Amino acid sequence: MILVVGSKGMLGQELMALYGDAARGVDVDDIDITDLESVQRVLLTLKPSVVINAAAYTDVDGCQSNTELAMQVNGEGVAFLAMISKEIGAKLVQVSTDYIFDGKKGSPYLEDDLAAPLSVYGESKLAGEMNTWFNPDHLVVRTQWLYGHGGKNFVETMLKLGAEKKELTVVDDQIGSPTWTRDLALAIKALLDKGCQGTYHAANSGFVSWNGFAKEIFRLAGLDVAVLPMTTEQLNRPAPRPLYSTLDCGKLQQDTGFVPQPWQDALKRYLELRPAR
Ligand SMILES: NC(=O)C1=CN([C@@H]2O[C@H](COP(=O)(O)OP(=O)(O)OC[C@H]3O[C@@H](n4cnc5c(N)ncnc54)[C@H](OP(=O)(O)O)[C@@H]3O)[C@@H](O)[C@H]2O)C=CC1
Ligand SMILES: Cc1cn([C@H]2C[C@H](O)[C@@H](COP(=O)(O)OP(=O)(O)O[C@H]3O[C@@H](C)C(=O)[C@@H](O)[C@H]3O)O2)c(=O)[nH]c1=O
Repeated sequence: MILVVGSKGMLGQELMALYGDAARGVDVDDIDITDLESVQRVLLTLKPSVVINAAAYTDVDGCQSNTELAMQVNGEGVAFLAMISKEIGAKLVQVSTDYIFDGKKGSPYLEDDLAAPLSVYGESKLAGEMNTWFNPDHLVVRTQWLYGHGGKNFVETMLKLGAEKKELTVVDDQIGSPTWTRDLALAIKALLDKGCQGTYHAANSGFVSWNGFAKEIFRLAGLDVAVLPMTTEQLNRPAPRPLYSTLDCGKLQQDTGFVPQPWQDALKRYLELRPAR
């Protein structure tokens, strides 16, 4: 049985839908990953063969002023999951982020590139990656710019703002690959099906700025909204973000045969399937 930790989160919901009866889901009401006893109780009772950790503290600006909580959830919590999953002979899948990189490389990041997080969120997620080593049977899957059904995300924010405003200002100097949670869930399944271990990058293909992403969202949704440019410096949010954090997904393709679709196709499909709100 596959245990999805953080099953009510955006990615967690998609993993539950993909795995159906083969999965069991737990979230904050059932498990607190920052509490070793809670992790022991759940894992020793359910005895899964695979633990996918989709639980995290994902508010990037919130992490910047709540360092301790960020390190507990995104760092220490993963150590507990790794130690106890090892004890029961289960594999651990940890989901990580492009924000472990500083975005200064200028070309897509490879799995072995040097991590240099700019933010507390990035630091805490890097600590989580390292803590997976407590279980040698682990997978770290780094992804970026996620959107999906049932989650707070950039696409939903834009659609909400676009219904209210005729003009928006969105940063045009951060470049990445918007990624649909459904495609990430499929990539994780492909990695598990092939018995892969270690670190992999998984994102939809191609890249764009947040500004360009917003324009495509409005074009596909048929909303007439002017999207004006602004710099990250002008936006001045609490947590620094990497400017160019595209992930090279060649290793995923080579080891599993899974080819992520272009971000534009994924977005189109997501909007077609999205229930009216
Ligand atoms: N969203 C994105 O753009 C990206 C996300 N990622 C990574 O992907 C993974 C999934 O992200 P996403 O689906 O957006 O996450 P969400 O924030 O949507 O979901 C995370 C879930 O974890 C739960 N949770 C928080 N703290 C704990 C805890 N102490 N114990 C148990 N559960 C807890 C949350 O509950 P509650 O809501 O009640 O706090 C929530 O249900 C994370 O590892 C994230 O870092 C990587 C790159 C991009
Ligand atoms: C709503 C809005 C956002 N923005 C900018 C702010 C930010 O740089 C960018 C995207 O906003 P978000 O708050 O979604 O960005 P952010 O929280 O930084 O998204 C990140 O989340 C974490 C969990 C990850 O792991 C990353 O891969 C990435 O997806 O758009 C505007 O410029 N104008 C706007 O009106």
